[in-house]
Amino acid sequence: MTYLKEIGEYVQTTAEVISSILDMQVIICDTDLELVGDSYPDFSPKDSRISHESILTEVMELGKNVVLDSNESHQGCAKCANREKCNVISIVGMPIIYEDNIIGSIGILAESQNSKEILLSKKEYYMGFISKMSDLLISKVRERKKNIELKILRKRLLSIVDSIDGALISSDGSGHIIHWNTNIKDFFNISDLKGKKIHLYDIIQHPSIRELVEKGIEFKNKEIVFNRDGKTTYALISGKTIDLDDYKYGAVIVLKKLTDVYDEVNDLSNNRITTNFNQIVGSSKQINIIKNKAQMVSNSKSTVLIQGESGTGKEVFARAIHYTSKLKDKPFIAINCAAIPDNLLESELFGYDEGAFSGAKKGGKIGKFQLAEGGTIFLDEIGEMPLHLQTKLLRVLQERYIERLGSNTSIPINVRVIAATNKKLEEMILTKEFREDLYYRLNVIPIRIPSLRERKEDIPFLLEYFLEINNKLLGKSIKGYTEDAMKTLINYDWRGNVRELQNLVEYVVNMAPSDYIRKEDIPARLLNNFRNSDASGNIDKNSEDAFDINENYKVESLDDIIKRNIIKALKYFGDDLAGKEMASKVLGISRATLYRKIKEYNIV
Ligand SMILES: Nc1ncnc2c1ncn2[C@@H]1O[C@H](COP(=O)(O)OP(=O)(O)OP(=O)(O)O)[C@@H](O)[C@H]1O
Repeated sequence: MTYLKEIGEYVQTTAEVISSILDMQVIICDTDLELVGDSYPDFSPKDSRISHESILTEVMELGKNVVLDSNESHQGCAKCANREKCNVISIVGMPIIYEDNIIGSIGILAESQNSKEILLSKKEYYMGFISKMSDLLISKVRERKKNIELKILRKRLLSIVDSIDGALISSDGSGHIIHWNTNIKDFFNISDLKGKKIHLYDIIQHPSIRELVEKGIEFKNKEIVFNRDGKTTYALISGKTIDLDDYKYGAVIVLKKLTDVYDEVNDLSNNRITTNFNQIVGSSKQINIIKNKAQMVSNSKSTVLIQGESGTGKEVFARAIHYTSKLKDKPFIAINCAAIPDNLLESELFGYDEGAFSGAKKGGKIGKFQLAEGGTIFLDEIGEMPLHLQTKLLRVLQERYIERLGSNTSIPINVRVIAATNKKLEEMILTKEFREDLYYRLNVIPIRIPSLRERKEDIPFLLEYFLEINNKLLGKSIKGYTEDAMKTLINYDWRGNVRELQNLVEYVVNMAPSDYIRKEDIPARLLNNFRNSDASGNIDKNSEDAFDINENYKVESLDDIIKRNIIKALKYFGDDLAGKEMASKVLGISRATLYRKIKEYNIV
């Protein structure tokens, strides 16, 4: 479609107007050589084309005015097939130029000697006049192009508006709703808005809306509650003004369901390490029994308490339970109760409102329970939870409501709880370190993961499994373990369980020089059974390389002894995460206590 054809009717009228003013015939053709406008009375644009040799074609080719003062002298006329029927004896032709492009040409035709004389004698005047008419055509083309651009822009905006995740409403400057996207059906009945003059205040009751409409104060992510058909929806709401040259033309409101926000956070965070039971390596009777049990309860909403030594795979089991359950597309949120200082744990779990305490973030913070909405919260190292929080957690589990710090609004929660600990909670109940009622509330489905020492037949499988992973990860192609190496590793006591084994394999794959991992590739501390214990756990007091727990102490203060031993353990195992983990094991204290002591004694 050429520019002139797009405004075809206007071109035809222009041709007729020029003709009636000048009292000459006028034709206007486009770059397809089609006549788009023609002042001849029986003009029909469908079957009219000008020839390639015509004057108006020449006008377009040259891009300048052409005057034909005699049809005798013109080559095109001589060749023209229409020559016999044509009465035109003189033409003044002008190109139509739009943004440096020739888009057509206008011709004034004289068919009698008299007209020819008038045309030629006044050709400057005629050209000036046609030039003005040509400008009109161009402005029409421009206008039409702008309209099309506006239409495309509008379409584009509508598609963007419809493709955003949240619900969007826009209003005019006085706050009356003029547009919305389909997502608003999550909050309002669309039929309530259609064809009616509705104000933002009528459907969103939040003080920020008034401030936005009346004062132009924008806001972001304020919490709001909607109640519709007996259902409560929690949402985040943001508002922006639409202004131009200091004048407010309206506002845009975006609403997002809190549950969608949580899902997004969950998707974006690294939490979606999906795990299934096939990824839990081991075929011992003990591991099979608990795998079956965990699989059976995965779809139940009941609380699970996973107990087992550190590194046995409690978190792996918790993930497998979640990701094989109906909740698998919902969040799995893990929180390590030992890794967060006591004073922050409550706000991490339940969130806080703006101004809840000094240092609280503007706008408050959502807690892990709310982030886990619809899914699973994994409370790792629950044995480290301070008593006052145990009381709060018990209430939350019983009432299924949370209250944020600094707020007295109850927020309902629908979250499955899986707790884990390497502590003997039953003993902690006796020493009053763990609430008995909370223990029973958590221990609805108990799962105890046996240590690696109790399922030695799993060790070869785990060794092979981690070898394969590390070969890939480190670009190695180690084929396996020599018999000697395998025997040593099976007989080792693996106090750090699967985690320790995993780290050991990574180490030996890095260091092994040959195709097979040999006994001599295994670190000396392991060969000497560095914990001075044999496979049955007996202490070897003569071991040279052993961690010294049998030293003859001079009289030292208790603090000094503790500090010295922590430094010694960290030196021995390293002060990275795995080292600290091992150090805490050997020292017989929890990781959290170790961290606390490191801080207390200023050990760097
Ligand atoms: N049966 C298993 N198969 C494969 N990998 C395992 C298995 N058990 C544990 N792991 C791996 O061992 C490491 C430790 O597991 P996990 O963190 O689940 O232990 P945990 O008992 O929760 O430890 P902690 O008490 O220290 O929190 C992880 O990298 C995990 O992937």
